[in-house]
Amino acid sequence: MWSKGIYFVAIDVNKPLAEQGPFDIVLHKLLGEEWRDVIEDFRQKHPEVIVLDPPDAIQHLHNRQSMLQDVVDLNLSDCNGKVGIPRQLVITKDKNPSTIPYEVNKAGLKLPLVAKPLVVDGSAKSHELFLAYDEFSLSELEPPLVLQEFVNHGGLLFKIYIVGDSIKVVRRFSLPNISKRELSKVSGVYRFPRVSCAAASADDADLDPSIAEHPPRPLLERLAKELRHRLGLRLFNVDMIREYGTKDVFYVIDINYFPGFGKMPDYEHVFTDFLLNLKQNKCKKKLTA
Ligand SMILES: O=P(O)(O)O[C@@H]1[C@@H](OP(=O)(O)O)[C@H](OP(=O)(O)O)[C@H](O)[C@H](OP(=O)(O)O)[C@H]1OP(=O)(O)O
Ligand SMILES: Nc1ncnc2c1ncn2[C@@H]1O[C@H](COP(=O)(O)OP(=O)(O)O)[C@@H](O)[C@H]1O
Ligand SMILES: [Mg+2]
Ligand SMILES: [Mg+2]
Repeated sequence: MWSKGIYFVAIDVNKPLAEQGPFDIVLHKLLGEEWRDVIEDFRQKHPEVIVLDPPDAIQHLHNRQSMLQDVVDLNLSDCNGKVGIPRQLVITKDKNPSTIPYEVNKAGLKLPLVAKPLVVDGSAKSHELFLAYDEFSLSELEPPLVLQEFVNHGGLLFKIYIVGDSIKVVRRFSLPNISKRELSKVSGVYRFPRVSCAAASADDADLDPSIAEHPPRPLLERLAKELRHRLGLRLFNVDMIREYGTKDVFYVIDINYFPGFGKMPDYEHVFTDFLLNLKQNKCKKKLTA
């Protein structure tokens, strides 16, 4: 990155942040109270440094209920499509797992369901998901959980990468549709691995255009703008699916803070331009202040 005048320095978490650098921008993805305090303290004492992003805003994405709340609150009209979230139910830690079938029925959730650990903490376990074909088998799972209706989407997922103002979409293979026939024949809960990580990019495959067509650009731009603003974050990605058989009904199922941007096309340019712009804007603000 020398050619663009950017020099990346790895932070040593065992040394005070203020003694390292000086930094123009601090990028971070560590979790935990201790690190949060370090970053907050540094932000307050060094307003001249751009810290990406605020720990509290990042924390919001570490819970699968709160991460999707801002999507629920959005009202995207006139954007060539609709964006919502699948119907879901949170099963808290204090709930006895044997009451889950009752809770599912009471909430009127339709099978099959995806069961996801409520908390996302970067561990493999927090990405351990289950597909439930009947509500009784859900009693085998360990709360806290989010139970989400499985939405047929033709086995294809859109990863929408947001880096500041830039938006890039990548297609990935996902879970195949579940037919009514399959649902009536199968029961039980099935663990599935970290699909999005294992799945190859679907961009080069020969795909059905009605499934693979990218979400409309105006919709993505509004979604990205609103989420950037509401979440208060500049580096994240959104997993979005198109409801099978529709042209423009989309669901956001996951939002990840600072994901592996290496899988985003042209990431080197996008990322370096983003950093340079941040720095330039900060300098401009300083001059006009
Ligand atoms: O490891 P990668 O490059 O696949 O990136 C992970 C992301 O995968 P993706 O590229 O979006 O499919 C991954 O996204 P998913 O939750 O799998 O959709 C997470 O962002 C993950 O971070 P964490 O474990 O939640 O802290 C990301 O992990 P780290 O980048 O933190 O290792
Ligand atoms: N409601 C859903 N309907 C259909 N498929 C889903 C749903 N939720 C998750 N999936 C599938 O499971 C994968 C992992 O779920 P996700 O919520 O993205 O968790 P993670 O944070 O572990 O990536 C998704 O990429 C998608 O393939
Ligand atoms: Mg995901
Ligand atoms: Mg995720």
